Amino acid sequence: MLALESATVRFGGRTALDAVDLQVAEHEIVCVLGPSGSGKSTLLRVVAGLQPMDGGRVLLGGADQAGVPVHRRGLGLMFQDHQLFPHRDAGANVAFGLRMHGAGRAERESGVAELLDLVGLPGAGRRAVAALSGGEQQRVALARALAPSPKLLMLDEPLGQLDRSLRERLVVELRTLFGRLGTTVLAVTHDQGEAFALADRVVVMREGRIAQTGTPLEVWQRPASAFVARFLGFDNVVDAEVTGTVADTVWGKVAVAEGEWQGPCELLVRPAGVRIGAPRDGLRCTVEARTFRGHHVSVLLRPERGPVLEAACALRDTPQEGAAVGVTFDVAETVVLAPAGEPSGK
Ligand SMILES: Nc1ncnc2c1ncn2[C@@H]1O[C@H](COP(=O)(O)OP(=O)(O)OP(=O)(O)O)[C@@H](O)[C@H]1O
Repeated sequence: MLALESATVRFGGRTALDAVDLQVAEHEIVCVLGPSGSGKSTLLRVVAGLQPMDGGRVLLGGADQAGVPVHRRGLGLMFQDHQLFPHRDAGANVAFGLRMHGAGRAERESGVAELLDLVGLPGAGRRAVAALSGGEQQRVALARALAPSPKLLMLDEPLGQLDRSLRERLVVELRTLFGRLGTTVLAVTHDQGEAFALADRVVVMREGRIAQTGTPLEVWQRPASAFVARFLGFDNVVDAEVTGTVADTVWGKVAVAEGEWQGPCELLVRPAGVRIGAPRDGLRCTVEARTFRGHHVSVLLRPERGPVLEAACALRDTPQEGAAVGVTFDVAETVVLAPAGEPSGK
């Protein structure tokens, strides 16, 4: 459906997109994630035709889009800088999306009602945009973007302004809706929870390049680098030297799975794999802090040597602050992070 080939954009001396290759298949939902300034919005703008490229190609359905203006690309856009018309009602905003598609008046009226139903706002056509809640406005914006039955729907921080509980609910609704309609989606977000809940595939960007791409589960289970691991919020990363199934680290020897990358690298131990036991068992640590996280308690441990460690504990197993404990590591939760540019062992 969509292919970017070596897409490159420079702003002065800065390379915002550095020869990016990306494909989105029909009916696929792809979420682009990354820290601020990593090039996410630039990528979306290039596909939309809002940002000229310094090199590379954008193909939609196999057709090169060079010289094709934004309104002729058959895209649905829900961008932060394409907000709703505040002085028109919800229906008129959605009708705008249909008019862009060349629909006649009668077709527009039935289309508006249908689209508002679809996004969970039945009968809201006459409501003033200014009188709608943030979540309702997002739904109207979505209905407007879906109105022309776009080949590809592009979303920029679709739920960015909303509070967490509403976002969590809407993201599930969106995924269901896109699945039902068979919509192909390219979305950009800096919220990994949102991306992981919405996407069939996530693309993690770093400084204008793709750092990793895979299903949410693949990326979560096997971050490709320390950058991706840290971006996902995993901070238990340490230098290591792997020989066979043992990683030598400042925390001691840590078991790793067979077939991992060998030699100097970094090692991630997910908090769920940090086992807390009696002080004489394993690496000696002191409990520095405990944070209640709902389903578990996050325990911050200061080891006798090396960087701090986070452990995820069940409520009833949580040690007291200041307690001396011993730590061992669960091989199922360790991930060898091969050096940049090297394929990981697995
Ligand atoms: N119009 C512009 N002129 C100059 N530099 C720009 C312009 N647009 C983006 N940049 C630069 O290009 C880089 C990538 O920007 P981009 O907006 O694509 O990042 P982003 O990942 O979307 O960030 P954010 O999450 O903060 O929106 C940044 O270094 C940014 O400063």
